[in-house]
Amino acid sequence: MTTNQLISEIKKKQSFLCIGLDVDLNKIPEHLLKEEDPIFAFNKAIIDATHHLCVAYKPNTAFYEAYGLKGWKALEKTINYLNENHPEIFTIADAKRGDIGNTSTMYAKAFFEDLAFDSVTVAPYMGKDSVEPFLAFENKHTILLALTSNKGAFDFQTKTVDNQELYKQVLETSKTWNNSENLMYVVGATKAEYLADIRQIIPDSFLLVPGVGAQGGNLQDVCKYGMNKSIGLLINSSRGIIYASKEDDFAQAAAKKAAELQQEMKAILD
Ligand SMILES: O=C(O)c1cc(=O)[nH]c(=O)n1[C@@H]1O[C@H](COP(=O)(O)O)[C@@H](O)[C@H]1O
Repeated sequence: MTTNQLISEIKKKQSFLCIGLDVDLNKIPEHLLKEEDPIFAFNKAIIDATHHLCVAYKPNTAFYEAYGLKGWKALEKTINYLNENHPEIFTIADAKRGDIGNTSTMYAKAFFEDLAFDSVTVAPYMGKDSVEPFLAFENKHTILLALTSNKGAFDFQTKTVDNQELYKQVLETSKTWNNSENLMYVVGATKAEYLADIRQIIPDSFLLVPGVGAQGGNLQDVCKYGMNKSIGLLINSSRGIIYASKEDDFAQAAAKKAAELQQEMKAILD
């Protein structure tokens, strides 16, 4: 999917919501555990109830890898279901990969070719040659961790190296890489006050912003400092939406939570 297609979908739906499909079998309604594939059954119900309210879905691969082969099959069924039924929706494999070049190429093939996701999250720690293999894929997007939502972000990312915070160096340097137009960046919603500085360095890039909902990030602040002329934001909520209820009405409850965020977004876009 191109960035322009994503922007037009945002405008059409009046939403820049990304729903995180972080499926934990301990948290899903008990009746689904009798299904042949409880993870996919849960995702399908959530997608069917929420697809008109969001522009992206983000399965975090950890929640699938944790269940071995069954989990990976559920991930494959989920991305196939999305691509077949909702090709206009942007898909993010939240896998936080990155390795020496030839290994990164295989990660990129796994998520862009085998599983046909539109994007994958990548860690910048190993530098240019670990990220460029992902950037080489046309119309696919590499979402680089810049300033993450967790406390540990302050361990390295905000430390000053050569008179500049490390996360700013990640932003500046990555702009010079081959095919950098395929880059997006992760900035945690819990770090909204940093977004004004971030926008000075990357005014046009899309940002994936997790941390609204369960982690306490604030949507209004994120938009105030982070929105650009093409909106430029994908705001993710996972637990706050998908686990709104553990009862039979779980999908409707998720849709209600998603609709609340979408309405807030619509008001901001108006
Ligand atoms: O890359 C991410 O998506 C990510 C980066 C970050 O800085 N913080 C963060 O929470 N995430 C992911 O975003 C999702 C947040 O989930 P909730 O806190 O349940 O909304 C999880 O899948 C996290 O792994």
